Amino acid sequence: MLGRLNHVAIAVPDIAAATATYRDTLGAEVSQAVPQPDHGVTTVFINLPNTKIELLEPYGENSPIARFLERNPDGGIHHICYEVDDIIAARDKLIADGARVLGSGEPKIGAHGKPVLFLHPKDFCGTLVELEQA
Ligand SMILES: CC[C@H](C(=O)O)C(=O)SCCNC(=O)CCNC(=O)[C@H](O)C(C)(C)COP(=O)(O)OP(=O)(O)OC[C@H]1O[C@@H](n2cnc3c(N)ncnc32)[C@H](O)[C@@H]1OP(=O)(O)O
Ligand SMILES: [Co+2]
Repeated sequence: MLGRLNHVAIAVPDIAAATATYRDTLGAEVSQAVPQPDHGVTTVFINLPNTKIELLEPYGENSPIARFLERNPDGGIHHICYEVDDIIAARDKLIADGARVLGSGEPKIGAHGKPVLFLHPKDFCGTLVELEQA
């Protein structure tokens, strides 16, 4: 089922400061900040030779990462995103196996314009997993 590691996401309280740290201190190539109203976050992507880092800051009310940042005020690793060849087939197998798919269970379009789903962290070693259609 699992393909490439598409990105590792880090939730941060201040995405401009985090972007400057990656750009200026770590010399990384960083994208513009892009508000994602449908997901309640603003994203910045850091391109690496073998994958990406996704910086996330809460956007608007009821951001799904707000409580995570209350628990981790300096920020922290928030989720990992794997690519899958067929996100619907993957979802249906996971549900059949008893895993919890978050939200409505229907994929939403993510930051890369591809369908994405999220799996409950309690079912995957305490780690929030995102699946993205390859
Ligand atoms: C633009 C899209 C972009 C992309 O890549 O394309 C994105 O990645 S969007 C990213 C933001 N969106 C999401 O994260 C959607 C899925 N997430 C959620 O629905 C919530 O974050 C949820 C339900 C996983 C957790 O929400 P919340 O923290 O408010 O719930 P609880 O406080 O009830 O927590 C329940 C339980 O889970 C533990 N938890 C929460 N977040 C994480 C996490 N990131 N990693 C590991 N564990 C997590 C939390 O500590 C609670 O555990 P407990 O033992 O019960 O205290
Ligand atoms: Co993500």
